[in-house]
Amino acid sequence: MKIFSASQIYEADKYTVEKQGISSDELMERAAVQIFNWMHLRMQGAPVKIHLFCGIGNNGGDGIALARHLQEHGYNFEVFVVNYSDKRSKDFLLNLERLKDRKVWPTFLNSDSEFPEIGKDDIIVDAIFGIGLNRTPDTWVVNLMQYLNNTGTFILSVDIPSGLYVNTIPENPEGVVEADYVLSFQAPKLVFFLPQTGNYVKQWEILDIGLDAEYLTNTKTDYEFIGKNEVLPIYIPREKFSHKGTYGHSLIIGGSYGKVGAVILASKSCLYSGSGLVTAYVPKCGCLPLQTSLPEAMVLTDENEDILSGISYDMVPTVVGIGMGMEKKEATSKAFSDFLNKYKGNLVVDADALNLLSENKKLLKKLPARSILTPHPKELERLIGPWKDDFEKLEKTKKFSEQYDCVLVIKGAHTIVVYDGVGYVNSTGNPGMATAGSGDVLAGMITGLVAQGYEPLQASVFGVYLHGKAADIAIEKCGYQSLVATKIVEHFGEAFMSLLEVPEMPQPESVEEN
Ligand SMILES: NC(=O)C1=CN([C@@H]2O[C@H](COP(=O)(O)OP(=O)(O)OC[C@H]3O[C@@H](n4cnc5c(N)ncnc54)[C@H](OP(=O)(O)O)[C@@H]3O)[C@@H](O)[C@H]2O)[C@H](O)CC1
Ligand SMILES: [K+]
Repeated sequence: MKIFSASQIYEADKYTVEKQGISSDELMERAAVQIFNWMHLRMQGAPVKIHLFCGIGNNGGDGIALARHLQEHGYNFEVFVVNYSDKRSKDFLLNLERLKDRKVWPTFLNSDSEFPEIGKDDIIVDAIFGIGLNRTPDTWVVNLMQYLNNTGTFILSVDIPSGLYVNTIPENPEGVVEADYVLSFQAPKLVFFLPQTGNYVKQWEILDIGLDAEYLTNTKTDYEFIGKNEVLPIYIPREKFSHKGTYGHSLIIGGSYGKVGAVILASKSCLYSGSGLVTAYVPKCGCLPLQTSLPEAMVLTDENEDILSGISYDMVPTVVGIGMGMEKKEATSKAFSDFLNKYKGNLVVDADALNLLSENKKLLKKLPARSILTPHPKELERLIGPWKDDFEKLEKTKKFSEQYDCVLVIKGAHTIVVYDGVGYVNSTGNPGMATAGSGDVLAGMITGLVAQGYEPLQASVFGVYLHGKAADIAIEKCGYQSLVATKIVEHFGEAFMSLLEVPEMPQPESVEEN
């Protein structure tokens, strides 16, 4: 699913209004009806008090139009206009008139107004600011937002939590509504997925307001949200007349005394994601544990007992995954540099190999084209330098990826794969994955997918999705705390199979648009 910028959404609006021959107010009406349907389906007429806080722009207009539908269906509600400016939008005013025609009189809140009483079990609809926010809200509006946040009442935000920008980070973290649920029109906003702003959005859902399909399809975006629909076309089914050679030979290079487990996890993950053959290259001390715990893998050993000191092998790998548990000893650093001088094939770089690249930036130029780098935030910072906020981090990552022609996997709650100027935001995964070895498993999985013929970008996007999906399936059985990396690998099979499941379609009740 594409993630549009604010200006693209405004353009889609304009295009839709022209092409469908409708007025902008009809688009607002679609938005309001969709929100009403969503609420009505869940509330079924329950007399819970609903407090609507509406700004004076089109986001506020959505809220005002929603109030009309709530009234028509006998809901218990009151409307507050957050009067932060005199520049009321045309469609806001139109809907305000329609509401007044029905004898509903909103309360206007200004800088000197007292805030209304709100019960814990009530519902707040937040339609104060939408995607049109373009400066820090006034102090009294920030105070109102804080007041709403502190009520502990369920907050339903229209389109975006008020106070969040679409393309930048809010200056004042207090001036943002903390939404329990966001109903976002047509497409999610990037800020829902970034570490600095994602916490304002507990849950979100997309409401289709029928923006022009041609515009949406043909417009190229800087970010995409990756769910099942996006990864299904990537999936390569197995062929009947195939053999293990068809699915590639992965070489996993890493390990040091006390950190052989990282290579075991990556190799196991690589096998479980479908690599035909896997060879692990480890210091001598790694041979026995690997052969014992993972009989499916072959093992090559370094001359050194405890660390990697020289990487030489007489096989031809389809792909190499390097760095897990490798440490950064001088001999290892030299071995890695020599390896990069010779190796020009598919490459996945993780953990200490990333740190070696950061310490010796000249090595970056030796990376084979379209290498995949899988840094966690600290490793990323060492590679690209510090950033002032999440947006700058993304821009710097894109630049780095272009400069060295590599795919960057920025690991996080919503891992983002960056390549060729586009960020692919993952939808799967959970906090249980913040556990030892989870990264080794991801690097192993991506390596295994490259071995099977997936292109580096596709392997990264697909691997990140499957890795998170496996963890999502696993926590259903073991909970967040007990999710260990091995459990993620053990659920790869179910993650692959979930791709082929057909979802049940919900049957929502709906009201007619008027
Ligand atoms: N296609 C869609 O998704 C549709 C979305 N709809 C809804 O429309 C809003 C966007 O509405 P818009 O009127 O553009 O913007 P807002 O409602 O967010 O803001 C209103 C105006 O407020 C001014 N502004 C901005 N920041 C501040 C501030 N800090 N303090 C005071 N005022 C501020 C700004 O105007 P200025 O001229 O003063 O700069 C805003 O324009 C979208 O989110 C959806 O909810 C449509 O209903 C249907 C189509
Ligand atoms: K809002």
